[in-house]
Parts: sequence; C-alpha cells; structure tokens
Amino acid sequence: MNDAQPAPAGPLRADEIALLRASVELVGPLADDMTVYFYAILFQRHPETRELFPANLDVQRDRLLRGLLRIVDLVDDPENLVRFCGRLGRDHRKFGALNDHFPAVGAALLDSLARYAGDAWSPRLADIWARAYGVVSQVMIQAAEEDAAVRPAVWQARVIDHRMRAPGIAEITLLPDSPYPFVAGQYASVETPWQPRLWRHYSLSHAPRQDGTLTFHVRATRDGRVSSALVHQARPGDMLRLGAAQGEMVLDPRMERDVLCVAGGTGLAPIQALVEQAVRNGGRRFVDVFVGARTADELYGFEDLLRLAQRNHWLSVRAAVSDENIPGLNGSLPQVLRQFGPFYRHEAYVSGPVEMVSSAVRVLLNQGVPQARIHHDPFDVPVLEAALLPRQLRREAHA
Ligand SMILES: NC(=O)C1=CN([C@@H]2O[C@H](COP(=O)(O)OP(=O)(O)OC[C@H]3O[C@@H](n4cnc5c(N)ncnc54)[C@H](O)[C@@H]3O)[C@@H](O)[C@H]2O)C=CC1
Repeated sequence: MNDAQPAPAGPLRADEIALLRASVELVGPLADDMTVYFYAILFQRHPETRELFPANLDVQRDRLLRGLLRIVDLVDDPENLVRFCGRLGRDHRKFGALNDHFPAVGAALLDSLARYAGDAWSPRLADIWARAYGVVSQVMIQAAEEDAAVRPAVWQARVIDHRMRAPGIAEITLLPDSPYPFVAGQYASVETPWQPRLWRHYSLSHAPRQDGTLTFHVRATRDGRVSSALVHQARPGDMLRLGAAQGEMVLDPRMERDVLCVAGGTGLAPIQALVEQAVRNGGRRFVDVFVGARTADELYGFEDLLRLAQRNHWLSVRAAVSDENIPGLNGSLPQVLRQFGPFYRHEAYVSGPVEMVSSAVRVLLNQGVPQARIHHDPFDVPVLEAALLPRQLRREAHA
C-alpha cells in the first residue's frame, strides 16, 4: 500500500468518534500482536526508520502504538489534544528529522488496524482514522517547527562530577555545551553512549545555576539499563545527550498558598529543586517537606534539607522510613501524610515511585485537596501523560 497522504483535517463528528473508539476497544486485547506487526511492516517498507529506535525495542514497542491508539481518546477534546500532541511533537525533535516519517507511520498504523480489526474494518473507518491521524501529525509537526525556531533539539553535556549519595544512588553533574533552559521542578530526557537512542527522564535537583551546570539523582535498578549505566559506568569526561526540559510540577510565583512537598527515594530531586526555588523567591509561604525512604541508609539528602530549615523559619522537613524500625517517623509516605494532614489549604507537590505518588494523591484527595492543586509528574512516559491517565481522572486534572 502507498503511504497515507495528508488527510483533510476537519473535526470528527460524534458518530465518527464513537466508531474510532469502538475500533480501539476491539483491537485493545490484540495490541501486543498488532504492535509487533506494526513495527515489522514499518521497518520492512522503510528500513531507514529502524535506526530511529533503540536496538532493543521491548519498551518502545509498548509505548509508540499505545500512545497512538490512546490519542484517540482526546479527539473530542481539542484543547488537550493540541496540548498533548504539541508536547509529543516537541519531545520528538530529539529523535532526529521525523517529519518525513509521519506518512510512513500513518500507513503502517492504518494497515495494522485494518488487519487486527478484521471484519469491523471498513473504508469509512479507514477514512476516519486517516483524518484523526492527519490532525495529530499536523499538530505535532507544527509544534516541532515552532520549537526548532527557539532552541536546539539536543544538548551535548559532559559529566563533570559523579558521586554516590546512598547505596545504588548517584548524584551526577553535567556541563551542557550551551545554556540549557529549565525551571525548578522540571525533568530532562537523557541518552547515554552505552544505550544509544534509549532515552530516560530524570528530574533536575536544583534551581537554575549561574554556572549552567545540571545535577540529577539516579538510582540503579535491576532492569534499568540507562540508570544502571549512569550509576555504575558514567565517569567525569563522559558525554551524554539531553532533550529539552519538560514538566509542569513547578512553583507558580504568584501563588500565595502554603506548600506541601512529598518526596520518595530519588523523587527527592525535583522537591529539592522546588525548595531551592522557594528560598530564592524569598520564602513567602510555609513549606512542609516529607522525605521518605525504605531504609535509613537510603535516606540521602535529608541532612541538607534540615540545614536549610534551620536557616529558614518557613521551612519544615520530616523524614520517614518504611521498611525498617528506627527512632523517628515510620511508615510509607502516604501513611505518614494521613497522620499529619489535613493539607486541604496547601498546594501539594508529590514525587517518587508511581505507586507511592498515586496513593499519596488518593490520601490528599480524601483530605479535601482539590485535584488541580496536587502536582506530580506524569506516570510512566511523560509524553504519554494523557494517554495513561484514566479518562475521568484526566478530566478532573484539567478541570
Ligand atoms: N519527578 C518525579 O516524580 C520523580 C520520580 N522518580 C521516581 O521515583 C522512584 C524512586 O524510586 P526509589 O528511590 O527506588 O524509591 P523507593 O522504592 O526506595 O521508595 C521511596 C519511598 O516511597 C515509598 N513507597 C515505595 N513504594 C510504595 C508503595 N507502593 N506505596 C506507598 N509508598 C511506597 C517508600 O515507603 C519510601 O518512603 C523511581 O521510580 C523514579 O522513577 C524519581 C525522580 C523524580
């Protein structure tokens, strides 16, 4: 089949959206097989696209098609569709010149859907899918072009410091080749020379610095190839690549509410950045920080925050350990929040393992904190934020 031509980008009608959703439901249970098929035909028809992806496709497999399919969920929500696809487009710049590949991906997607939807596939459904894909790719391309006018797609950054902060947790400092714009609380995507084209996201652990250096906290995990390489292999002098900073877990300087910060494990990084920013802003509101770790050994960074609290009356810092019985606070962060709340007057920032973040969010919602005042980074792949959140939750989040 020829590559899909750009489809006329008219809004889809309600009956067309219903058909689109029904087809996603239909292929949902077959998504794994369909994904394998999708990549197979994409690489067969366009071998040059293979080198855009990491050598091991396992994670990517899961991501790309899932993202494409779930974007469908946003087709009747233009504002969030544009926001989501715009971010996707900007984020894709780091992968290289992609504009030429949109038609190829679109064609592979439609052919995969046609095969796995079976009898339910029809020329009408194909037309609806082509139009939906046309809208998405137009928004992505436009966002990428606008972004290209103002900043590079990637930054080369040299490792200038590497130190272990706790067992398996390294603090890594980089010097980028040109100024790297970001706001305290944001994260960067990082590619290492050891796992080419495998990008992972790490939060910066500080507010922007005069000398332009950037610091990340990284924990080596058993399955985390990039994290393990960063902790165990990276040394001063090594070169990494960075994609643009992203993330909306930032302080609004106009906001007057007190702040609650909840940091689990290496989730401390963005919280430390927010606290540093609050100091710079002049400490105009009270900030309560809860830092959690499984064991006392893993509770790194707490002493630094305590020292900061001694100098700033508006800052209070508490630590809790969940898997060890030691003097002080015991329990997981969500358990501890239950003891200390309610925080319904606060603006809340939560960072750490996904399960911890989602259960802390539930505790805060139960305490009456409105969803809009609970800030956390997207679960899993940041660019798939909207895709991974259940529809209802997302609506509430943007309400
Ligand atoms: N911006 C963000 O949201 C950031 C998120 N992270 C993520 O944070 C995580 C940090 O992992 P580790 O340091 O290994 O944390 P960890 O597994 O050592 O746990 C840290 C804290 O979270 C609590 N916790 C862990 N699992 C929980 C669960 N199921 N329910 C309730 N509480 C739970 C623990 O009790 C402990 O207080 C990584 O997944 C990393 O991707 C890291 C940096 C920034």
